[in-house]
Amino acid sequence: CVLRQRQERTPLQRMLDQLLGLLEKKDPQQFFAWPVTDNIAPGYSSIITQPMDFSTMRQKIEDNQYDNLQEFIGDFKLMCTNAMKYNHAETIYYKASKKLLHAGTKIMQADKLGWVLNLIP
Ligand SMILES: CC(=O)c1cc(-c2ccccn2)c2ncccn12
Repeated sequence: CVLRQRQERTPLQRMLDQLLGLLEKKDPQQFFAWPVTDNIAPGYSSIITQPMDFSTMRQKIEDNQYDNLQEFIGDFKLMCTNAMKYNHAETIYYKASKKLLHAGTKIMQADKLGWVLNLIP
């Protein structure tokens, strides 16, 4: 087998890794940890055309698929808005996604990102 050369992680990857960890802590029930399946959410794949979850975001970081912070934030917002689209407002998933979106946006506000941006040499 071809030994996978351990890829050097870029400063952006290390920063996004840190951010992802902070965002995941805001989802203690792990509602957003894995892709939503049609089994647990009937008709999900026909209603949500661009699914997103934390495990997919982590894979995209590993595969260096984010060119900048804005693309990462875009996937985070997509994940939250998907949940607000599929789930009715009185469900725990809708409420959790709204709370997560607010908490995540606060963490990623530019002014608050000083410490994270300092990680980039
Ligand atoms: C995020 C989301 O929309 C979601 C996560 C879940 C979920 C996530 C983990 C364990 C159980 N359910 C879910 N279940 C039914 C309908 C929607 N969802």
